[in-house]
Amino acid sequence: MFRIGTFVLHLFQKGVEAEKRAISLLSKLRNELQTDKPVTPLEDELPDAALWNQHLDYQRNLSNGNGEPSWFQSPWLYVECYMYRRIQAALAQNPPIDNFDVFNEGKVQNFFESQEAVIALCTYFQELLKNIKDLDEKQLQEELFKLLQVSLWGNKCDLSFSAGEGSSQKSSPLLSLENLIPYILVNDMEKLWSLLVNAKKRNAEESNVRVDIILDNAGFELVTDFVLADFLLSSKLADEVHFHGKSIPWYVSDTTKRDFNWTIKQLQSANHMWMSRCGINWEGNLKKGVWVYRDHMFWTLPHDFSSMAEVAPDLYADLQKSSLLLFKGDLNYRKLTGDKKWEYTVPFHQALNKFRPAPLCSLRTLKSDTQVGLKPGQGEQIQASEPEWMISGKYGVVQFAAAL
Ligand SMILES: O=P(O)(O)OC[C@@]1(O)O[C@H](CO)[C@@H](O)[C@@H]1O
Ligand SMILES: [Mn+2]
Repeated sequence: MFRIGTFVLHLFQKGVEAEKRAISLLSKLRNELQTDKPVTPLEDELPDAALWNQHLDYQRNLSNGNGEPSWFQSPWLYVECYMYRRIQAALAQNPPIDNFDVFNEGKVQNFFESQEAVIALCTYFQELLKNIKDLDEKQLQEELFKLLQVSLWGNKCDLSFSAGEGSSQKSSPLLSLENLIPYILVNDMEKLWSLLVNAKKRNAEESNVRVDIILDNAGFELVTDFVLADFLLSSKLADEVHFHGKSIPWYVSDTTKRDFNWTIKQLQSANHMWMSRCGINWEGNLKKGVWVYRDHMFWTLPHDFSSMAEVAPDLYADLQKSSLLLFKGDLNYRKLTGDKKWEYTVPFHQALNKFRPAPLCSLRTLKSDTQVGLKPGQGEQIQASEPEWMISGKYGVVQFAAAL
């Protein structure tokens, strides 16, 4: 008894010490950020540290003698990613809290606050599954378009954007789709449909049609991605879905492996028939290997995707095996386009800067000031009446680019 007591006390003390160390590293970080200090090399032993430090050298060369890269001077994408990586460093160096996800609470809350919308979506989907075999092509196309839009608007529910406030989905996502159509600035859903139908015909007997979803946020958005992925399999438009998540907590609400598994478990054990049916099916998909979860450190590096072939050739080669890559969310869009201030009318493929391992499509609500592929005058016209259009999350794109 005495021994157990001493052991518990020892563990508790270790935990308190680790917490203190983490808090002190985090306040150091806050101070550096607030006072525009130079970006410093990472000193931890995490596997990506060397790549980050190489990238710091690259940023130094970019600044071309105009001082050290620093919080207010360097590109936003770079320092923002660096901040999340430093948060990770503060925890990862401090067992027993090295696996602690500082954003977990917010993600869990978002999921529970979206309960009603999750129920509405799972119920709709299970009803759809009952007669999916009898749907003709036109009807299948309509359902695909609906679920693509649900997944697109699911991207409004992101915690880094709303500073953790009010980012859940309260009502049925299906009811408002019609009214939201005018807010889809680029709508390439028809192209996705023809790609999938043709891939299916081509691959009827031989190889697999694989769709990859490069995930964004946990919570309601993740459930919309699961439903879309299930539809792709159940409609036989695809044979396999590969999900790509983040290997460390990222941009507050991004999906990690733990969020991914937790969400499926929550659905499974929910006290609602259709929610739990979804959870059970999805767990089954993972067991059968028709759903695959992957993470790769590249997704949490500051690099834009045009450098993937060089920085993470293994990931690039893996994505080349896919028939279609669906990139969810705003941060992925920024990385697809290099986060540059492009003219609105620049073609998407140009902004991708040769990043096209496979046909790809971005499903993104606009929360940052990068947008390409618009019609002449389209951006300017919205700008005139809604100065916040690029950062409000009110507009979205379903933007497609064929493979090279
Ligand atoms: O990728 P997501 O979840 O759609 O959005 C991430 C985001 O909220 O984070 C950044 C602000 O910190 C912006 O790029 C973007 O608006
Ligand atoms: Mn996100």
